Amino acid sequence: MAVFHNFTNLPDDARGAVVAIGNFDGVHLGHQAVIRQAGVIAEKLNRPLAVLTFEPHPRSLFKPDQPCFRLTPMIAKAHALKKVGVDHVYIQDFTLEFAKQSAEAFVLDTLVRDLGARHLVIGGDFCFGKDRQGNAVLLEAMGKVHGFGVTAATLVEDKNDVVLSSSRIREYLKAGKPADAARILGRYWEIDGTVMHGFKRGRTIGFPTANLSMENYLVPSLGVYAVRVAKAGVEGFGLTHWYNGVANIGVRPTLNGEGVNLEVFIFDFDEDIYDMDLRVQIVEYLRPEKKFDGLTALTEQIKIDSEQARKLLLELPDHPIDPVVSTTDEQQA
Ligand SMILES: Cc1cc2nc3c(=O)[nH]c(=O)nc-3n(C[C@H](O)[C@H](O)[C@H](O)COP(=O)(O)O)c2cc1C
Ligand SMILES: Nc1ncnc2c1ncn2[C@@H]1O[C@H](COP(=O)(O)OP(=O)(O)O)[C@@H](O)[C@H]1O
Repeated sequence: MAVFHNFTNLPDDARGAVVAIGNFDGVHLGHQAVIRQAGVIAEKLNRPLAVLTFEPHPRSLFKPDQPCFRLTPMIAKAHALKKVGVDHVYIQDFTLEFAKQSAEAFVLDTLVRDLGARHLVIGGDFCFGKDRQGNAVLLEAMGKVHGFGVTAATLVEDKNDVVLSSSRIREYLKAGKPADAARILGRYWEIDGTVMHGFKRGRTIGFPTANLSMENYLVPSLGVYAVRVAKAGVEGFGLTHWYNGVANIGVRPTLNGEGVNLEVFIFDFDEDIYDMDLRVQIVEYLRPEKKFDGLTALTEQIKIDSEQARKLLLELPDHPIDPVVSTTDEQQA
């Protein structure tokens, strides 16, 4: 899969794709359905399958003061898109200048001139351009003139007719319901990060914890989670061994910590993993973060947390996620 940040001079084989357009934060089952639909068209037309996405996320440009809400920072999003079979990812730098372009200018300059898009696929409610004037109707009219096709994909709903959305996943994670979030994502929510040095107190209480920054992620309900952990290898995270563990996501009030970190104790594991890249899957929520009366009380509680997480993870079935929609339910293009 190739990633393009600048597409004014794209090589010929990266042009003329079937392009799914959207923010796709989380690459959840609804996004995957839209992209798969684009994939079916790409196959029919014998063209590459591409995704056009915007960075930073438009919401963070328009509301810079709000806390991070991302489910997948760009690299994690690219990993997930690759898994869905995307050939090219076009990342449009989302600046104020770009945002104030008219919808027509975006179609002409970016989609037609730069990408030479053959066919566009958008979620049915997708709007774009200054004052959100661009939509499927405008694209269809312009496509007739400029020679591209347009498909407005139907939004995927769960069994209760509720549309799958990144916001719903965020709400579940903020409410301490990672299993419900996973059922919309189609996988556990994952935090990727590089192991940082902390204050080296974990090892003194028998629970060394690998510390990851949460700065590029939505902050979920602060507390303790049963997790699975993989080390990045040459194949990315694809073929690595998954370890079970227990993690605290929080500010460590007992030790007057600052800033939200994820700190994971990996079971039956004793390696120096500083500076390594880890992926942590958030499996289940165990309890809220608390301020304890000192390290002894904290240590006693971590023992209990560890036992609870071990038991829960050992009992986890092989295919623990029962997705809210079946991936074969998708409508055909
Ligand atoms: C399972 C688990 C649960 C934890 N729960 C809390 C907690 O509720 N409150 C708290 O202040 N620290 C808690 N911690 C401690 C911190 O997350 C961190 O591990 C500790 O401050 C060690 O810091 P260090 O990495 O800087 O040495 C927990 C740690 C683990 C592994
Ligand atoms: N079972 C384990 N789980 C997590 N980290 C471990 C484990 N065993 C060894 N380590 C190592 O110990 C480090 C954490 O020790 P800790 O005393 O908590 O220091 P720090 O405050 O720097 O995180 C990890 O970054 C990792 O390199």
